[in-house]
Amino acid sequence: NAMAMNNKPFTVFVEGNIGSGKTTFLEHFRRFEDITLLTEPVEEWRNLKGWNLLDLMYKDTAKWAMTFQSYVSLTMLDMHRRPTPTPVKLMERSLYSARYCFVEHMMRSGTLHPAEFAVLDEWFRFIMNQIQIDADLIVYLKTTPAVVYERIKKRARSEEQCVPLSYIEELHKLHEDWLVNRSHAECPAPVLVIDADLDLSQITEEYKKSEHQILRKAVDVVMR
Ligand SMILES: Cc1cc2cn([C@H]3C[C@H](O)[C@@H](CO)O3)c(=O)nc2[nH]1
Repeated sequence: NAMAMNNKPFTVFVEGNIGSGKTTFLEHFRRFEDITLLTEPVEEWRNLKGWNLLDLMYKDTAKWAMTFQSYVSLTMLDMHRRPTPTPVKLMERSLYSARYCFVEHMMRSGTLHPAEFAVLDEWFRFIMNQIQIDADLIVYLKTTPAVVYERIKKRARSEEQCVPLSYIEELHKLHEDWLVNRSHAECPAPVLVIDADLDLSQITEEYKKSEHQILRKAVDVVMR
């Protein structure tokens, strides 16, 4: 099949703020056997040899941001590099959102020391130069900070309960800069914006719209 020729799957990054419904969106595609789903390895961040790095990071961000973000980047790189047996690969977040949203925020807010930021940025640049990590499409689950803030409270993931609305607002602005204002030329993939403020009952229609776009584009790429 076409995969054998260029053995690079049609790669989609699913991006969005905390609580924007990325996992729910990915699960919507579980039924397609031609799509490999790679959800965010949060469980690895919650238990690395017994250490809950996510909890440590939220409890003392200045002390643990570097450790946490460098491990997140390692797990994301592992996902980017994972061989994909299907023509389409959907990934939850990416090394781009790691660098442009989370690491960027931690640098601007001073919870990452400039020297720590410089090291993380060198790793990011090295990886981008050495390894072709590109998306064919980015699906941006666009939300309003107040909406996802309520969802985070409802979801009640223990480590996130002390996340302030201001953090969510900052992350929102950084996602908008990257995916709407296109402030980073290094990641030129087209962006499909989904209104992810919609609640679960209405959002399936939105997902169906993206399903059509993803599968149609995927067919184009695979049949190329
Ligand atoms: C790429 C990337 C994902 C990611 C998630 N997180 C946090 C936000 C959520 O509380 C949790 C799961 O997404 O991890 C982070 O601090 N830094 C990150 N970087």
